[in-house]
Parts: sequence; structure tokens; C-alpha cells
Amino acid sequence: MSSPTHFDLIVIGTGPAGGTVASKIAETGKRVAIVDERTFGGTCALRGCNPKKVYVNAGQLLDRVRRSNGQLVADASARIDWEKLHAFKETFTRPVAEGSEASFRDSGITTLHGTAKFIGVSTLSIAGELYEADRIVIATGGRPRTLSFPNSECLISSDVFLDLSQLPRHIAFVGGGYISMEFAHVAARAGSRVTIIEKNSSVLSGFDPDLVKTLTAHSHQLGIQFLLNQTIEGIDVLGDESRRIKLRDGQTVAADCVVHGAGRVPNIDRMQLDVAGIQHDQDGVSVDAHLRSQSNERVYAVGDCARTAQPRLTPVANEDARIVAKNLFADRPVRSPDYGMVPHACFTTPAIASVGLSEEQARQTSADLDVRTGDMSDWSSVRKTGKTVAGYKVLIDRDSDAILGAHLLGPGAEETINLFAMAMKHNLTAAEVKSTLFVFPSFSHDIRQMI
Ligand SMILES: Cc1cc2nc3c(=O)[nH]c(=O)nc-3n(C[C@H](O)[C@H](O)[C@H](O)COP(=O)(O)OP(=O)(O)OC[C@H]3O[C@@H](n4cnc5c(N)ncnc54)[C@H](O)[C@@H]3O)c2cc1C
Ligand SMILES: NC(=O)c1ccc[n+]([C@@H]2O[C@H](COP(=O)([O-])OP(=O)(O)OC[C@H]3O[C@@H](n4cnc5c(N)ncnc54)[C@H](O)[C@@H]3O)[C@@H](O)[C@H]2O)c1
Repeated sequence: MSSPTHFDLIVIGTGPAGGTVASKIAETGKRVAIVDERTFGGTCALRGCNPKKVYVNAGQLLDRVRRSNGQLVADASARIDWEKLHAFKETFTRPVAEGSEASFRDSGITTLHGTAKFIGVSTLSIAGELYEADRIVIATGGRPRTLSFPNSECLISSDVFLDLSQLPRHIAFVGGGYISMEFAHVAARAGSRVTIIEKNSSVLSGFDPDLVKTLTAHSHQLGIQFLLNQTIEGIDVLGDESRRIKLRDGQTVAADCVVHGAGRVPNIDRMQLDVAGIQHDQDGVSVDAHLRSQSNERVYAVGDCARTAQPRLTPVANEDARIVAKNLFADRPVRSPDYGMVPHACFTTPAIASVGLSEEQARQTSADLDVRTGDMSDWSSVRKTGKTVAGYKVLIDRDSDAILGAHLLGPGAEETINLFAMAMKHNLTAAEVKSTLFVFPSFSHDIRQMI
């Protein structure tokens, strides 16, 4: 067998994490290769955040027109043409693969295609060829969790859902997390009958339970059916587009398509990590504070496939990449990511968003907690958009006046939460935030009333 082609760095995965590391290191003049087994660009740009947001925008627009009740616009009878919307979505995703590969090549990066597998501590096999490198960065992202009930393989993934050019009439979602809630809101507004089957007693476990209750009731009014505390026993495949989901309590749910929204896990199981002595478990590649593998010092891991305490989101992947690019060829890797406060939002309509501690966590941290909470649906900013649900919960430690957590539901929540994240990262007190002048009228201006 011929000797392996040598690089200073090989990056596995072309998503936000891997792509950023490769580009930054190539700028320093090192010999860099990047590989992907799918089209270049990663989940966020091709199968996640960006295409999803195109659909969400259509759902928001429709919601706003319908809610205007003849007051903001005269004719509220708008509808989504899914085929056209899908075609519009493609205008964002189609150019990504070619564009991202060309941009790597323009930066002098070698682009490779295939599934990378370790065959030695620093040697990879890719599409039958061997490659070795002084440093290897694993940035392979996530994949849908494997489910164990009979016929679970008939579920479609979020990748496939985003690519449907026809919207099924009845869609069932397994799991009530981000993916299901975001897709369900769009699909229900576009005319599908939607059922969400969740194993726990409520959906969206990472968000404030009181705001989730309000959002769930609102989603129910939209026509989304929630089946909570459910265990799926199996699925009968009755035809190409006919499924019957059997629940442990004896209920059955008929659907044209069943979507996997039951969580994602690190995509590392096919890489033969043990061959390279790279410690890992179901939560990802074990890394130290500098994102270096704890057991193979040539290897780093970033983004969704790394085992850190952070949520699996694009801004986290970007921060990992920024730090690893500094550590990779340093004499000693000393930099650690500065995640600050990671805000998160689920793009339902309206959106729900959070940053910092939950009320339960804040009660354990603060001896004197001020829970500022309220219904915002009658606030002028919200009413001006037409009537919808809106609420907030801001957690302030009375002793220090520190903001410990902020939780929002309502129009613009996905934007307003960023101001809380900035204030909290930079330790602004509640009084300092309240004394800041914000544009009026704006959703951000409402912050002054919340604290
Ligand atoms: C439907 C959906 C919606 C989302 N929406 C949001 C959102 O609104 N906001 C947000 O912040 N986050 C969102 N996310 C999460 C976000 O997409 C991820 O956190 C982000 O893409 C992680 O980046 P990454 O670079 O770690 O991995 P990825 O972007 O997943 O890239 C990994 C790449 O590695 C490749 N790969 C895997 N294994 C191998 C191998 N062995 N050999 C070669 N190549 C390999 C894959 O093909 C892939 O291209 C969403 C995710 C999904 C699924
Ligand atoms: N807006 C965003 O930032 C965004 C959007 C989509 C996805 N994402 C990322 O993708 C990840 C995956 O999203 P997701 O929605 O698949 O996962 P999730 O972790 O958000 O939710 C999974 C849900 O499925 C439930 N579940 C698990 N197994 C089940 C079963 N057998 N039957 C019924 N319910 C079951 C869980 O209790 C949970 O409520 C997210 O954690 C996030 O990192 C982010």
C-alpha cells in the first residue's frame, strides 16, 4: 500500500465548527485538508438553522396576516404554497455546497470526499486512500438518536422533512423538542394535521415551564395535538404514505409521515475512534478544557460531536472553532472557550427563548430571589402586531442586583433575549440595564418594564 499523504491538519466535517477551523489555520500557511461524506456546508447551512428559518419566516408572516383580523390588512385569507416555499428555500441551500468547497480551495485547502475513519493514532482512511496529519480535528456534528421500537426506521429525519416538496396532510412528530415544535408550527399553519408524541409530561424541557405551558395551549389552539407521557410501542407501515403509531396506553395515531424529533447524538460511531485511542462515549469525544482529546494529543474535537457541557448550537460550534484554531499549533494549548451566557430560542410563532438559570436553579443559588414575571399579551408592543400570547420571567438576585436568568415568549423573543445575554455576560446589574435607553417603540424597550 502506498504511503499516506501528509498534511499539517486534517479537519473532518465541513459544518460551522470544522469549516471555521480549516479556514483560520489555512490563513497561517499550514497544509490543510478538509473532508466531508456529504455535500460541503454542514447541518446549519444545508439541513438546519438556515433552511428552517425560511419556513419559519413563512409561518410568521401567515400568522401575522391571520391575526390582524382585518385590522392591519384587509384580506386575511393568505395561505402557504408549500411547493413554492420549498423552491425558495432551495435558493438558500443549493449554492452552499459549491460555494463552500470553492472557498476552501481558494484558501489553498485540499477538499476530500468520503467517510473518514481512523486506522492509526494520526492516520485516516478516506474513500480508500490513506492520509496522515500532525493534527486532526473531529467536527462531525450530530445525527438523529437511534430509536428502538419496531419499525422506527420508517421515521423521516429533519433533513428529509426540510426537503419535502409536498407537505403531508397528517404529520406525527416523535418527541416534543426544538425540531418538532418548530416544524409543527409551520406545518399546522400550512394546513397539515399535526400530532406531537412526547415521552415526558411536557414539551421543550430546556425552556421555562410556565411559558412552555402558555405556548403549548396556544399551539393546541392552532390545531396541534399533544400526546404527552407516551411510550411508543411500534409503528405499522400500512402503505407508502400510511403509518399507524401504537402507544402503550392503547391509543393509535394515523399519519402520512412520522418525523424524528427525539433528539440528536454525536455522529462519531463509524469513525473507529478506539483504533486511535480517542476516548469517547455517547455524549461525544472526551476533551479537556482546551478541546483537545484527553487520550490522543494530536486530536481535537469541536461543535456538536465534542463532549462539553454546552448546548449543541451553532454559536457554540463557532466559539469552539475559534479557540481550537488558536490552540492547534501553539507550543502549549492554553486557550479555553468563552461561552459566556448561551442564549437559546425555539422558533415557534411566537418564539420562546431563554438565557442563564431556570427559576428552579436560581432558587438554589440565590437566598433572596426576585422573580419578575408577567403576561405581556396586552402590552402595546404585542397588541400592535395583532393579538398573540406573550410573557416573561426575569430572575434577579436582590442582594447583588445580578440578573440570573431571563425567559421570554412572544414576538421578537429570539432577538430580545440577546440583550439579556449581553447584559449577563458583562455583569450589568438590573438597575444598569433598566437605566439604558432603547429605541421606542421596540420589543427591546419592553425590557425596562420587565426589570
Ligand atoms: C433541523 C435543525 C435545526 C437547527 N436549528 C438551529 C438553530 O436555529 N440555531 C442553532 O444555533 N442551531 C441549530 N441547529 C443545530 C446546529 O445545526 C448545529 O449545532 C451545528 O450545525 C453544529 O455544527 P458542527 O460543525 O458541529 O456540525 P455539523 O454542522 O453537523 O457538520 C458536521 C459535518 O460532518 C460531516 N461528517 C460526519 N461524519 C463524518 C465522517 N466520518 N467523515 C466525513 N464527514 C463526516 C457531516 O456530513 C457534516 O457535514 C439545528 C439543527 C437541526 C438538525
Ligand atoms: N432553534 C434551535 O436552536 C434548534 C432547532 C432545532 C434543533 N436544534 C438542535 O438539534 C437538537 C435536536 O433537536 P430535537 O428536537 O430532535 O431534540 P430535543 O433534545 O430538543 O428534544 C427531544 C425530545 O424528544 C423526546 N423524546 C426522546 N425520545 C422519545 C421517544 N422515544 N418518544 C417520545 N419522545 C421522545 C424528549 O423527551 C425531548 O422532549 C437540539 O437539542 C438542538 O441542539 C436546535
